Amino acid sequence: MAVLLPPEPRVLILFNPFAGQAYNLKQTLENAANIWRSKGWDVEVRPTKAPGDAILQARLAAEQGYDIVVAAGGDGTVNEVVNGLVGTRTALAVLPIGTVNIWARELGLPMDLHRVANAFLTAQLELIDVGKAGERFFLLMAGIGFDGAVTAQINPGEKKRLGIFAYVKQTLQLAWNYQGVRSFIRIDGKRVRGRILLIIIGNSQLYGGIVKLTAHAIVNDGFLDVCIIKGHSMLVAPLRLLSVFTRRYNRDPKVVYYRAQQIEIKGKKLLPVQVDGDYLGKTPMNFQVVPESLWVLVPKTVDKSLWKNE
Ligand SMILES: Nc1ncnc2c1ncn2[C@@H]1O[C@H](COP(=O)(O)OP(=O)(O)OP(=O)(O)O)[C@@H](O)[C@H]1O
Repeated sequence: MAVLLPPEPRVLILFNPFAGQAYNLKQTLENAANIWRSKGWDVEVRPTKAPGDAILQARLAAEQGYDIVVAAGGDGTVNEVVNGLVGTRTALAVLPIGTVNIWARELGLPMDLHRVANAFLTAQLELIDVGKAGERFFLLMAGIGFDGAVTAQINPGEKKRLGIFAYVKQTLQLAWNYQGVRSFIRIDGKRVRGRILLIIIGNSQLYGGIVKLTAHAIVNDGFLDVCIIKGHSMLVAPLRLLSVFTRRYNRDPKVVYYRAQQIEIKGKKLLPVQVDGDYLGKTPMNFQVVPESLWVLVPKTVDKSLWKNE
């Protein structure tokens, strides 16, 4: 159920100076903050000092009673802020200055910071689920297998230079030799068999900022959506992806789709795992939904298919 913002909220903007577009957009970010200040919002801008710092700063802000913490960065910064805010009353917002900015796109926000700041002036607060991979919370998705391998090998310098094309390049390089792996998977207690190329566990719908791999995901339904692509070789993945894009989940025997609360993945071969676009580690790992655990600021124009009807 949507809740109105307090009239003059106390806001902390955590600015990641190493996010993809931070250098170019620093002044624009200040201008966006001024739009909020001009409406009486109490806004403070603070840079992050190192990877992981946004988790600590967001947690402290929640303890100090801030109404909103804004992740001014990409999805890595959003993920850190989420990890500081889960289970608190403080809400997450975003000013997209990263490379891909999936959460901002998922909310239907423009990529122009002035327009984002204006959209948030009339936004509402919503309570949503998050996912948990091992001990790490995630907002968007966890990717296991091929997807995790691509993320593990992304070079930060190359990501800065090439943007999203760094992922395209790495995907093409790895796809030639990547083989599906027999793994032990339990989804809400049910065993799933076969050779696994890729598993996406989605709390939300968008993948990579452009496609929907977990197209039926709802952010406040108490479940995670799981899309599994099976097979021997990534070279046939385009066929599988065609099934995903045309939503022929479960009609293509190599593309299976579940809605679940608990997912367990283990096996002889360890699979790389990414969460919200950043490499996390390797299986064995358990994944679970943490229902209604994060307040988020949501513009009025958001895609209604992300929410369950109340
Ligand atoms: N002060 C800092 N110094 C170095 N790295 C930092 C600092 N603050 C944050 N980081 C790290 O920068 C990394 C990249 O940030 P982020 O994901 O926000 O931007 P991006 O990679 O450009 O965007 P996207 O994830 O949308 O592609 C994160 O993993 C984060 O931990």
